[in-house]
Amino acid sequence: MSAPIFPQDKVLVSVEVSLKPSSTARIDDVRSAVERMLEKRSLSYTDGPVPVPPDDQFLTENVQRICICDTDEWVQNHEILLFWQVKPVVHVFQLSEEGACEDVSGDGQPSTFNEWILPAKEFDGMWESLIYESGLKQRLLRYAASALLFTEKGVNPFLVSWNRIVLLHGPPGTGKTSLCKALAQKLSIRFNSRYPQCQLIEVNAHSLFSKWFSESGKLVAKLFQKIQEMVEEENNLVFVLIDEVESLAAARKAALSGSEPSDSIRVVNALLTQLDKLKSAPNVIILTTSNITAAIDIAFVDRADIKAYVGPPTLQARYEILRSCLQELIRTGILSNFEDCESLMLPNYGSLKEKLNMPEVQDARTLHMCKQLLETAEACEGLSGRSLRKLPFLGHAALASPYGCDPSKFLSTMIDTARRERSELPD
Ligand SMILES: Nc1ncnc2c1ncn2[C@@H]1O[C@H](COP(=O)(O)OP(=O)(O)OP(=O)(O)O)[C@@H](O)[C@H]1O
Repeated sequence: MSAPIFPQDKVLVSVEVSLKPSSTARIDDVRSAVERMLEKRSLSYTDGPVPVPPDDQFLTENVQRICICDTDEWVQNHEILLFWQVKPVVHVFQLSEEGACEDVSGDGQPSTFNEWILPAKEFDGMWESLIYESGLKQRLLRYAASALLFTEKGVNPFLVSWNRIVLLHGPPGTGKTSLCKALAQKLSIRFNSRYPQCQLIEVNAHSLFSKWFSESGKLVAKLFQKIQEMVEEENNLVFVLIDEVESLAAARKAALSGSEPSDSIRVVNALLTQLDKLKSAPNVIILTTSNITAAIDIAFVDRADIKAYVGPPTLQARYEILRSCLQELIRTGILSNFEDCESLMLPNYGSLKEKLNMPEVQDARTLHMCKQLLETAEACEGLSGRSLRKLPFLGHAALASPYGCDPSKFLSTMIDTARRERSELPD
């Protein structure tokens, strides 16, 4: 989709406004102030921060950060969205600093779930840090947003059917769990005027099959009673995350074949029944992940509307992941050896081609680093996103001197490290 020309077709662009932890300002007041501020300025809309105007006392006192998000959905071929093409949709929120609240049973059993109040400080920036191609993140966001809208408008499920189960499947380390958490965080921000409270419950499926099988049934009951209570409050939006759902199917199969205690089948069945019940609540989104790419034999996953394959990073994604790592090491001063090193900005993959085609107009040092970065990204084919994010650390540990390293020298080491890591991959 390209940017519209007519005013009635203005594109809606999300502007996220994070309040300072100390702020007690009313959300509505901040939203109006930001809207006024944006109206006054002839901004071009690209993803990234908008500086808080220093002469606006109300905003400087209350606002931590203003950020334009997810314009990539509208922008192709480096087009730029200009202010008159855009209707900003301002979302104001305050991050919860409470941290994960574990369920502590106190009797030595592993906890069955973790709980966060969203939007949580831990997940801040996670969505942006996950890099995929072909609009995967946008697709997930739109699916979930449509599902919530259908519910809110009371669409009759007998006439139009939809559900709120998301399944992300793909190889290990491709960011599925992180993507679920980041999606929950994003939706909690986007829907905060409808649902002022929001929680994420991460169910630890493995712990439900602990050796205290006799206890497991009770654990499931306790967990779902808690979730049910949250859901009954209609201003609450509740996300339930179940990682590696295939472990449920495996446990059931093992129980049927007699190699596991029959208690485990009861636990799986209890869990599935509870999930089925929960599904009918309008304010719940169930997020599941699986490392198995083939069909998963679980009834409720079968019914998931929102299924997405999350694959290993492509060359472009690998370049972008490594670029963000490098920029972070430059920001923190771990890589530096020349003046202005902190202000060094490596071009993104989109503008890289152009730059490589016009070498004469480029700064020679930046150009050389881009080529090295691209070479590293090429050398990383087959590595997961998780391994890629570790690579700079391994590369750094392999350096002769850990201080003030030259970025270009560092990249040479990274290429070697990438090749070594790749050679250690199982076939
Ligand atoms: N596409 C990606 N872009 C950026 N970072 C990524 C990407 N894929 C993975 N990562 C990094 O790898 C980390 C681990 O990902 P996560 O644990 O969410 O993966 P997973 O697919 O759920 O893995 P597993 O199934 O093995 O638990 C993420 O926190 C992130 O830093």
